[in-house]
Amino acid sequence: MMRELKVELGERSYPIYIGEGLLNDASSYFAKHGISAKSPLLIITDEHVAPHYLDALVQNLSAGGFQAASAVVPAGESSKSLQMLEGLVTKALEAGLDRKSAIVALGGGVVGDLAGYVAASYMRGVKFVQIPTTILAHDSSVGGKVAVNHPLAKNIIGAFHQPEFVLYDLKTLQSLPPRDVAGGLSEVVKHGLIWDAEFVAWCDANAAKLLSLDPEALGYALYKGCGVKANVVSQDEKENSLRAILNLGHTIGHALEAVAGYNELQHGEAISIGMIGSAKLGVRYGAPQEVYTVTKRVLERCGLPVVLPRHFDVDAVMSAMMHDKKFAEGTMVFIVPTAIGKVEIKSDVPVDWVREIVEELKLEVQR
Ligand SMILES: NC(=O)c1ccc[n+]([C@@H]2O[C@H](COP(=O)([O-])OP(=O)(O)OC[C@H]3O[C@@H](n4cnc5c(N)ncnc54)[C@H](O)[C@@H]3O)[C@@H](O)[C@H]2O)c1
Ligand SMILES: O=C(O)C(=O)C[C@@H](O)[C@H](O)[C@H](O)COP(=O)(O)O
Ligand SMILES: [Zn+2]
Repeated sequence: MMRELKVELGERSYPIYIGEGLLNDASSYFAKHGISAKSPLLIITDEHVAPHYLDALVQNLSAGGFQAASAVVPAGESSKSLQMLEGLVTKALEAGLDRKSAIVALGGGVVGDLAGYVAASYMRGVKFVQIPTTILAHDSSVGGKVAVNHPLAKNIIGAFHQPEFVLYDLKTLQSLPPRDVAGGLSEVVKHGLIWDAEFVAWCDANAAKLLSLDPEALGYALYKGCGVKANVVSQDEKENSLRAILNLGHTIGHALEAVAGYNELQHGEAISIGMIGSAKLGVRYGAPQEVYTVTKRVLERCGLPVVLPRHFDVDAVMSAMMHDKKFAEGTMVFIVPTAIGKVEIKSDVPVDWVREIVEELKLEVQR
């Protein structure tokens, strides 16, 4: 079954195609979306994804009349760096990419964010195609946030650059390692927690199926998650207001990733711990206790961490949080749940509350 969603952004609107085996037909999607066959493409992927899917994609595109060069980066968050960006621009120049060329991201969120930033900056912006291959990338491939990291702050060098289309072949998810399956479910659950209580209940009941990569459950969950994301982005592309809700759990989560040097906690894991922190904050602001208990239960069922490993230094986490992009005019801004499926954007969040919550996250019983 093929499902289709649309991100509605006027002349920058684009579809998200979700289905099994879509990569087998990649070149026809490229042709349908006006990607030039006269200018070379650059496929950016990573060392784990390339052995599974790169050759087949290059061959399919070549059979459809497209010339595609490729660049394979090391897997992992450390590839989201300015050094990697420079290397990829060199590759694009060597492969002869011009202003009509497109950059293609074949991979998870790391490849998507990195390739997207190459597309946004090469010759001041060329076309971009997202071919997500992780569960987490149902989030990162939609919405046009592209970036690389700075050692002090996550995603701090970036742009908004929307793709021409998103081609989500669910078959590619079958080769994901278990840790990345669980990691991706973090943002799936997030989309429920910010928007749709029924979907949270569904994730709670179907966590085991999702963890075992049941194709039907996955197809439904990713369609629902992409649907929430597309809806929010369509209303507020550049995060002037509503879009900030997609940042649930990220104020703490991004700080944890940076403090851990971008190599200990994966993004989804850090956001899971961050969402527990946000749930605790919600309860302090008066939300029912179930906001915390349900959030914790669903994330645990999805195989995600819900406590902060003991060696994290609270001062370092607090200082990394001050680089959060939502921090403005001297106040901390948090996305705070008021009920399951509902959040609000709170500014002036007391710093001592946040510190106490980070300390609590560390003290909880470690698995
Ligand atoms: N732009 C956005 O809106 C947005 C949204 C959410 C997350 N992100 C970013 O996404 C990144 C995390 O994404 P991620 O979790 O996909 O990480 P990732 O891209 O590092 O992928 C996770 C791991 O899975 C491997 N992999 C990918 N696809 C595979 C496949 N089909 N089979 C086997 N292995 C595969 C990768 O090589 C990597 O080792 C973070 O940098 C985060 O900041 C961005
Ligand atoms: O698309 C958004 O907006 C999000 O906040 C989605 C997040 O899951 C994602 O991690 C995003 O990259 C975070 O954005 P940032 O602006 O906080 O860096
Ligand atoms: Zn995220």
